[in-house]
Parts: sequence; C-alpha cells; structure tokens
Amino acid sequence: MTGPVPRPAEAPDLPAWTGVPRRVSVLGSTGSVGCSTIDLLKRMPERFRVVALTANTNAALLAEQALALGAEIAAIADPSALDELATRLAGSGIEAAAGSTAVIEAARRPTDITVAAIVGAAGLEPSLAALESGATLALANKECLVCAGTLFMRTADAHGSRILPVDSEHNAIFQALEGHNRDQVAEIVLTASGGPFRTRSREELSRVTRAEALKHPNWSMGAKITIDSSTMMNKGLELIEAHHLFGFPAERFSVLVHPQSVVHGLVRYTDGSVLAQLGSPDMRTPIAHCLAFPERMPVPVRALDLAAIGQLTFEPPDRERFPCLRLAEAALGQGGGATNVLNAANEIAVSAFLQDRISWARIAAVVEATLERCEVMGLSEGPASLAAALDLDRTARHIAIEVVGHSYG
Ligand SMILES: NC(=O)C1=CN([C@@H]2O[C@H](COP(=O)(O)OP(=O)(O)OC[C@H]3O[C@@H](n4cnc5c(N)ncnc54)[C@H](OP(=O)(O)O)[C@@H]3O)[C@@H](O)[C@H]2O)C=CC1
Ligand SMILES: CC(=O)[C@@H](O)[C@H](O)COP(=O)(O)O
Ligand SMILES: [Mn+2]
Repeated sequence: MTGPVPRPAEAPDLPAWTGVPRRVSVLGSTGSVGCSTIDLLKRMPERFRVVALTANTNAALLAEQALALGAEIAAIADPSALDELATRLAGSGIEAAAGSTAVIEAARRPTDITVAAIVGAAGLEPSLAALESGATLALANKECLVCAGTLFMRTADAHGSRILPVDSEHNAIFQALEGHNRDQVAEIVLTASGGPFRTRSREELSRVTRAEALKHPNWSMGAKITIDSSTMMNKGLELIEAHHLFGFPAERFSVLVHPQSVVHGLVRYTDGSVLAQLGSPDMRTPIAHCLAFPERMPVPVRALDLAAIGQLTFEPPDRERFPCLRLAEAALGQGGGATNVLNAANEIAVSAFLQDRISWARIAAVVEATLERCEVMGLSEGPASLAAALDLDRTARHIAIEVVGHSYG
C-alpha cells in the first residue's frame, strides 16, 4: 500500500459566479454523463460559454451539441468521422478537428472548468491535458485514477488545478468532508446499489445474459459502467478512485450495499457523527454541484421524496458472488502498477462480454488471470510517467486479450 497521497491543498476554489459566464469544455459530450452535462448547459446559456466538445465516433450528435451551444471547437477521435463533422458544422464558425491528438489539444484549451466524461483509460491523456492547462477538472472518468492515480494527482498539484468529483459517491463524500478536519475522519463509506444481480445465487450468476446485465436497477448510464456495476467492479474502481481523490489510506474506506441508491456516500467522524449526502439517482445533481461550485444551481431533477420511498435498506457486500470487488481491493492494497493492470484487464473483459465472446462470470476470471500473469513483471512500482502508464496499460491489454482467447463460456 502506498501511503496517503498529498492533497492539492493550495489549489484555488473557482471564483463564485458573478454574472460572467464560465468557460466550460466537455470531454465525452456524447455519452451518458456528457449528455446530462449538455442538458444543464443548454438550460443556462447565460451562465456558461462552451469552449470544446469531444466525442469518439458520434459526429452527428457532437455537431448538434456544438451548434446548439455555440462551441469554439468540436473534436472527434475517429479520423474517418472528420468529413461528416466538418460538413455538419460548415458555415457555423465552429472548428472541426479529428484524431486522438486533436481531442487532447482541444482538452488543453483554457477553460474555467472541464468535465472529463470519456469512458475508460482513453480519457487519461485528454484529462491530463486539461489539468496541465490549469482548468478545474470535474472528473467522471474514474479509470484515469485507477490507471495512473498518483501521476494524475501530482499533475493536478503541479499545475494548481482543482479536481471536483462528479462520480455520485465521491461527490457525496466531497460534500460530507467539506469544511471538516481531515484528522477527525474515522471512516468513509461508499454505497453500492448491488446491481441487477444483487440477489442472484452463484448458480444463477453462471447464466445471466448481456441484456440483464445492461439493466441497472436505478441509474441510466453507458454500457461499460453498467456492466461494471453488475459485477461490482464499479465499486472496486471507486475505492481506488476515492483513495487517490481524498488521500486517505485504503483501510479508511468501506463499501455498503444500499439497493435504493438514495444515500450516495457517508463520512463517519471520530465523535461518532455520520454525515451523508442524499439525492434522487440522477447524475445532473453531482454534475451541477461541480459546474456551479462553490455556489449551487437549480436542476430539473425530481425532488427526493423519502416518504414515498418509505425504506432505505443496507447490507454488506458479498465478495464470493462478486469477486471483482475483492480483486480491486487486493490491487488497491498491493498498490504500484496493480490497479493499472486491473483496469486494463477489466476493460478488455467487459468489451469481450458485450461482444458475447465470454460469459458474465468469466469477466472476473479474465481480470484475475491477467493480474496473475502480470505479477512476473513486478508491479510494486506505480507508473511514474504517462509513457510508463500507457505502456503498462498496453501490455496488460495484450495479456488480457490472450486470456480471453483461451476462455470458454
Ligand atoms: N454514466 C454515469 O452515470 C456515470 C459515469 N461515470 C464515469 O464517467 C465516464 C463516462 O461514462 P458514461 O458517460 O456512462 O460513458 P458513455 O459510454 O455513455 O460515453 C463515453 C463518452 O466517451 C467518448 N469516448 C469513448 N471512447 C473514446 C475514445 N477512445 N476517445 C475519445 N472519446 C471517447 C464517447 O464518444 P462516442 O459517443 O462518440 O462513442 C462518449 O462521448 C466513465 O468513466 C464512467 O465510469 C461515473 C459516474 C456515473
Ligand atoms: C451514478 C454513479 O455514480 C454510478 O457509479 C453508480 O453508483 C453505479 O451504481 P453501483 O452502485 O451499482 O455501482
Ligand atoms: Mn459511482
């Protein structure tokens, strides 16, 4: 275990909104978090000015968003999508750019706040570029921190950039920690819905389908995180994310299953007080918290009606039926490059599951086998540079692809 990560204590708060629009970029604007962000920006045009929007392949939606918000630039990672993007933006004065370097350069444009909502380790370089520009980063892309957390937090520190957590649990914990003494924090609890398979037996879990796994009980999200929730790898990734974001040792965090997804995170203090943040399960609340920080802004989210919900329930996680949680906890405990390998192997396994190449139960097996094979590389040192992080990520993916190739069922 590496010790606590130093906090970016000197990073300045965003100035309060004083009537001057904030410059905002959205990386991954066409995804689930991206579209929720765009929805909020469209409702408050006087409050935000859009700099850059980025996507992977969806040129039609990217152009529509850029036109609706009058963005400066729209950048798409897939070079073959440039013609369509440029045609749709012709005559608007909005720049069109393509290729992964164009996405990174768009992310580097100065803003007041940049929302990092690309999925997977593909978000690492654009998010680092945003941090290097000095922007406040509203971070949804948890895989950045799992892949290269120490490097990521150091980059934020070095450039005086603040990171505001968008991920609902981390946003809740951030709110419950704000204004309190870090030395008096006894425990930080991440809640987990338990996913669509929370009550399934081991035997039933061997037969679950892709369609079932894609049906999250409470949240509407992109495919990758929805599968991660079904295996509880999402909670494992979130433990690693929380360790880096908040700088507490791994032992200070715990996971509590809460099927209603109303209590998003809790902080217990040394005097026994437990502070929590509650809200309807709608990502527009944590996104708005980041966009308006340190103010609050109104959102079109259904008000929480606890009387209608009636009961909030809690139970411990089951690491036997959901081994991905155990694997992520072990990788966090090991530190160094283990979480990078965990993330890469999980991305490959989830993608193979979504392509019907492996069963749901094999996702954990592929991650475990990849971690075992990578042990020989000695993972005790975490990647010290971006090149080292990308290199380890590439190697682990190759190994995971081989493991998938040897998987049956
Ligand atoms: N969805 C949610 O409610 C929550 C999500 N998160 C985290 O936020 C992140 C985004 O999740 P979500 O919105 O669900 O994901 P989606 O799959 O819905 O969206 C992903 C976005 O990233 C873009 N993208 C994908 N691959 C690349 C690439 N190689 N280069 C550049 N852009 C790329 C996509 O573009 P295109 O549309 O063109 O494919 C899309 O804009 C994830 O890390 C997730 O864990 C955290 C908490 C909640
Ligand atoms: C909305 C959000 O933050 C997701 O990470 C969500 O929490 C996933 O639900 P699980 O608790 O099922 O992983
Ligand atoms: Mn979350």
